[in-house]
Amino acid sequence: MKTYNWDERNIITMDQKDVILHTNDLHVWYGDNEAIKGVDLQFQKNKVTALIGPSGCGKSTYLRSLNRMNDEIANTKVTGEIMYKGVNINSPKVDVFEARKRIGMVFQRPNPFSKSIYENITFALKRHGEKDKHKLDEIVETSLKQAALWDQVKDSLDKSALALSGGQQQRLCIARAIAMKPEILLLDEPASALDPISTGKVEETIISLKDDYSIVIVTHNMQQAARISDYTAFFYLGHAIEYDETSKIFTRPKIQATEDYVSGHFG
Ligand SMILES: Nc1ncnc2c1ncn2[C@@H]1O[C@H](COP(=O)(O)OP(=O)(O)OP(=O)(O)O)[C@@H](O)[C@H]1O
Repeated sequence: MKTYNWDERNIITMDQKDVILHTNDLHVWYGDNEAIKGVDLQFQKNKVTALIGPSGCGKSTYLRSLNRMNDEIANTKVTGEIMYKGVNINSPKVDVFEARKRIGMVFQRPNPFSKSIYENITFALKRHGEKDKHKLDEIVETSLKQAALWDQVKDSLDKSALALSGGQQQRLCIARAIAMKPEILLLDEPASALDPISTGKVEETIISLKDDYSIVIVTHNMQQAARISDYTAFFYLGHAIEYDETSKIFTRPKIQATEDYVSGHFG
C-alpha cells in the first residue's frame, strides 16, 4: 500500500457568475460516522461535473445532500452551506420540495412508477397543480424528446413504464426529472445497472442535456467520467482531494492519489 500525503489539495475555484451551486464547509454525519468532512466545491452552469473516488468515500452522500435527500435518512446531520442563487438550501427555513423541484435527482436503479409512460411524467406536475391537458401533453413531449426517448414511445404513451427496457426506463426517469423544469440534475450512477448499449444512450442523453441543465454525476466508470464530464472531483474518505477540468484530472492531475486512482494504480 502506497502512502499518500492526504493533506494535499488541488481544488479549483470559478468565477462566481458561472457558478450555479456551491458548498461551503459541508459536513454530513450518519450518527457518529462523519461521511463528509468539510467539502467546498463549486459547480458551473451548463456543465457536467463528475464525482469519482473509491467505494465508501462519500460521493453519493455528498450528491444527496445537494438537494436535501439526506433529510430522508434517519439520524443524519448536515452542516455547512449549500448555496443556490444566494440561498442556503441547507437552512431549515427552505421548502425542501421547492428545492427538489429546482434540483432534480435520478437514482442508480431506474425506478419508474408502476403507471403509464405518460403518467410517470405528469404525476408530479399534477400534484403541483398543473391541470391543463394541452400543457401536460406538451411537457410530456418535450421532456421525452430531451431524454431521447420520444421517437421510441410516442405511439405507446399509455403503455406501462415497466414494460420498457432498463435503459429506456432510466431515460424515462431522466424525462420525469426534467418535466419539473429543474436547473440542476443530480445523477447517482445512472448507468451502472445498464448494458453497454443502454449506457451509451444514457451518456448521449446526458451530453445533450448540458445546453439546458447543469449536471452533477456520481460514477465509478472512469471512461464515462472522461467521456461526458467537463469537471471532475476526486473524493477520498469524505474529503474532496482534487477538483479540476476533467481533461487535467485524466492527463496531468496535481495530486499523486488522483493520478493513481484514475490510472487504476491506487492503493
Ligand atoms: N444510509 C446510510 N446510513 C448510514 N451510513 C451510510 C448511509 N449511506 C452511506 N453511509 C456511510 O457513509 C459513508 C459514505 O458512503 P457513500 O455511499 O456516500 O459512499 P460512495 O462513495 O458513494 O460509495 P459507493 O461508491 O460504494 O456507492 C460510508 O461509510 C457509508 O457506510
